[in-house]
Order: sequence, then C-alpha cells, then structure tokens
Amino acid sequence: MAITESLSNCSSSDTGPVIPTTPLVTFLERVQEAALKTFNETNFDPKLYVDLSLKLDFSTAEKGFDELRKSANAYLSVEGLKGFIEKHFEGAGNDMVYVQPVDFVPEPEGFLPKVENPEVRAWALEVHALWKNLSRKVSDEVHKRPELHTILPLPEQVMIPGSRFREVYYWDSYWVIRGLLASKMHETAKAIVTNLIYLIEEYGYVLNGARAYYTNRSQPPLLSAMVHAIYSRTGDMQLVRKSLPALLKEYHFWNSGIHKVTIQDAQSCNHTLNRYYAMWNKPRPESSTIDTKSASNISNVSEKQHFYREVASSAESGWDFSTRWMRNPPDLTTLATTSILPVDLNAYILRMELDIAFLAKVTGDNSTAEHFLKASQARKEAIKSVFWNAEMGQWLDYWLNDSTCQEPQTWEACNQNKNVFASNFIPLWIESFHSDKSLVKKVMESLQKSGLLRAAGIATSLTNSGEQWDFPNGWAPLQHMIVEGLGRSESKKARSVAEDIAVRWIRTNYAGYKKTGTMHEKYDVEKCGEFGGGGEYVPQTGFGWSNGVVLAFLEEFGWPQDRKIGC
Ligand SMILES: OC[C@H]1O[C@H](O[C@H]2O[C@H](CO)[C@@H](O)[C@H](O)[C@H]2O)[C@H](O)[C@@H](O)[C@@H]1O
Repeated sequence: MAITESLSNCSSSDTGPVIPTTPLVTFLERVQEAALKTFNETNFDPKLYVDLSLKLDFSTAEKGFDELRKSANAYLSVEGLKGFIEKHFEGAGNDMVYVQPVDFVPEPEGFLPKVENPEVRAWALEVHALWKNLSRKVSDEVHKRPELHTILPLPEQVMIPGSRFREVYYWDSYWVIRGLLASKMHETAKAIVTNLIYLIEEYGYVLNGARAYYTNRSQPPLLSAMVHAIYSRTGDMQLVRKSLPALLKEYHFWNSGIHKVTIQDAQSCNHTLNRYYAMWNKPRPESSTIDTKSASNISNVSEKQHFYREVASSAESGWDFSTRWMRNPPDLTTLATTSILPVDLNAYILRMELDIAFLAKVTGDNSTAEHFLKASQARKEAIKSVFWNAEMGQWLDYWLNDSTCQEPQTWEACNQNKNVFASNFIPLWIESFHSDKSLVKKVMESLQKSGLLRAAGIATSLTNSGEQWDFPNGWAPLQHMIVEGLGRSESKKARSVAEDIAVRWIRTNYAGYKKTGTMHEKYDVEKCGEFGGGGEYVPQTGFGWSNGVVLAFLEEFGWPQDRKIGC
C-alpha cells in the first residue's frame, strides 16, 4: 500500500492512494446497476446487492450474467434477473448466523441499580434483550470459502447495528460495548474488541465495517476507548496486553501519510493534526448507483475521482453526509472532507494517546506511557491553537488552504468554520478538557446558546439540508459524548445540564419504542418520540448504538420512581 507523505489533495484533481477492491465486489456492483434499472423500485437499496454471497463460484456467476445480458440484448427482464439472482446467490445476511450471546441472561445481577421506576425498568430490560436480535457469528461457509462472500471472516461473535447494517461497524462498536457493559455482558464486549484487533492485524487499521467493500477506509478511531472501558470494568490485563500492539499499529495509521497535516500557528509553532482521507476514488460499492448519479454532471475524469474520494472520506468520518463537509452547502458535489481538519477526529486521537499512555502504564511499559503522554500534551496544544475559538466558546473545524501544496500551512483565523455543529463540543468528552472547570463553564454556556439543544436532544447541526448528519437529526453517539463530557466535570451546573439532555434523549427513545416497537438509528430532536430521516437510505431500526447509549445513560443517571417517562 503506497500512502503518499504529502498534502496530496491540494487541488481538485485526484492523486491520492487507492486500495483495490475484489473482483467479486466489482461484479456485484454490475448486478446492482442492473437491478436498479430492471426492478425500478422506489426504495431501491444498492447495498443489498453487494451483500449477496455466491452459491457456486465467481466465474460461473459472471459467465451466467454476461450470457443473460447478451441474450436479453442488455435489457433484462424482471423475471430473468430475479431468476439469475436466485440461481447464483444466497440472500443478503445468510453469511452471518444468529447466535445466542454466551453471557446473556434475561435480568443480569446488578442491572441498572439506579432505575427505580418500574415502567422504565421493564423497558430497559426489553432494550437489554435486543442484544439477542443483534448477535451474530460469521457462518462456517465464509470461513471455508471466503472468496464467495463480501463479509470478512471475523474470528469471534459480533453485534451488528441492525436492519441493512448486517455487519460490524467500527465506531458503532464503542456504544454497543458501553451498552453491553451496562448489561454485564463482558465476554461479548471483549469478543468485539478481538474482532477489531483482527482487522488491524489483517489490514493495518480498523475498517469502516467488516465487508470487502470497506477495506479502503476506516471510521472514527475509538478502539482504545473500547479497551479502556472494558478494562475499567473487568481489570482484564490479558485484554490490555493483547490490544496494545494493535493500538500502536492503528496510531501509526492515523499519524502518518495522508492522514497527517502540519499547521504553523500565529507564533510560528508547528502542530501536527489529522484528517479523514479514504484510499478510494470510485463510487462506494455499497452505494455505487447513487454516487454515479451524484457525479453525473462532473465530466472531467480526475475531478470525478476527486469527488468520489471526498464521498468515501465523508463516510470515513462517520458523518455521511453533512453540510459540515461541503464548501457550498447543500450541494453534495462540493464535499471537501479531505480539506478539513476535523475537531472530533483530533479529539478521538487525543483520547487514543491518553488511553495508550494509560494502558501501557498498567502493563509496566513506562517508556511507551511517557511517549504517548508527551504526544497527548502536544495534541492538546494543537487543538487549542488551531481549533479553539474563544469568542464562540467552541472548537471549530479548520479548512485547509487549497491554493497551496506547501506544508506546513499557516494558520489563519478565517479558516475556522464558524458554523455550529455538535462536533464543536466533542473535545469536552476528553479528560484533558472536561477537567478544566472554567473551560467547561464557557463551553457549556456556548452549547446552551448554540441552538443545538432541542426538546428531544442535541441536534447535529443547525442546517436542515436533507442529509442525515444535519438538523433536525440527533444521533446517539453525539448525545453520549457531550453528556459524558459535561457529566464528568466538577461543575454541578454542567452535571445537571448533562442529566437534562440524557433525560430528554431517554424519553424520545422510549416514546419512539412504544410507538413503533423498535429502537431507531437516529431521532428527530424537534419532536419527542419521532425518528430521524434524510440521507440516502430509509431510516433503520435495531439499533446497536441507540440501545447502548440508552443503557449507558440509565446506568449513569438512573430513573427515579416518580419521574414521568412519556414525552
Ligand atoms: O450505506 C451507506 C453508508 O452507511 C454507513 O453509514 C451509516 O451507518 C453506519 C452504521 O450505523 C454508521 O457508522 C455511519 O455513521 C452512518 O452514517 C457506512 O458507515 C458508510 O460507510 C456507508 O457508505
């Protein structure tokens, strides 16, 4: 893998690295395209087709497809294509099989001791029971013949987010683990970490998700936080020892090559920070038909490739998609994620440095601990110099200068993105910041005035763009990190604001569950009990991180007997 060591994306042409995909994925994209044209469905989901497994072998299926196209003179009939798919493929999802989690019991001992209200307790037990629905293991068929599948052969049992997300996702796993810890399912939580370590050993980083089409990018890096959370509950030294080499490898991935950028501040001091940068410049296979359409008005080949890279890099950020990444919102073709130094990514990497320092120290490796402590101090300074905006009381994403390929770039105040996003408050989650009482006061007051705090939680942004990582959607991970940051500070006021947000979030999740019988991937923070929408796929249910955050909030704040739960 050649990852260039420069700001390779300082113009609209594309020169960055590409990790090739498999012939099976490319073939399934062709089937996806044919299905869109032939089935003409309103709710067409392109991902379904790249999740299919082959029944026999690749060349027989490819030959069959070419013959079908030839005989139909390229215009396939609905019956013809349906017949072909039935003949050559297993249904999507057959590559993962249900498995009862080894440590699931209907009511774990010591479960949510602070939840006194019987109605909330009964619901929490139902949410806890959802782990059984989301629990899977990779089927034996995949281990025997991995070349027939796009699912990757993970060694341990997994938790999937749910619905169309039939595979493991990286950052989702952090909140799944937080929920599993509240559910006392420590073994399942460790199995998830083991799978992510496996991905690092195989690919050098944790993939966006455990599918062959996700090998060209990562997602918000939270493995160290997962290990830290499990260790804090279980004291499992074996897990720490096993994780450390993988965490060092992952740290190197984020801190070298295309992900790394140097900025010189107003005092001529150099700071190293990081950005999202996918190693891909074609349509995302899971959304190939959508990306192809979005790029249809871009005629220049290199500009098209550049657009596709920005799309994939936005997916790496976990915020796919948002006005946050657009030069000219809400025009999706102006996505420019690789030209942004994101506040949240750098907060996660600061957390990684602190976690590695902590974990190395508990294993007795003092020199690694020292090294990472130093790195964390440098990053804290960098975050302050580049992102902090004292006037707004927020940390702001930083736009890289496109006009120059020179490094280091010189910091300019006008390059801070002054738009309000929930990510502007994520550094609060990190101890280095929430331990500073006066800083917390300032940031909390800014949050209260920001317009993000709504009846049913924290909005993702203030712009209603129709994209899913924008207003009025609220996402469980964003609620959790901001609430936890405020809640861990020494300020009584901040802790009460944290509890207030958590209560609103729990209420909307509860009301939504009672109304629809399910947990949702995202919620509408304007209306208690309503799920969110927008974006390129229909709203999903299940749902891993939402369940995890509700359980973690209930564990932290409890629910008194006499507090009303409805909206
Ligand atoms: O299929 C489109 C995109 O779907 C994923 O993104 C969304 O779901 C993920 C799983 O819950 C979540 O981690 C991500 O934040 C969501 O935006 C996937 O991660 C994308 O790569 C994919 O293109």
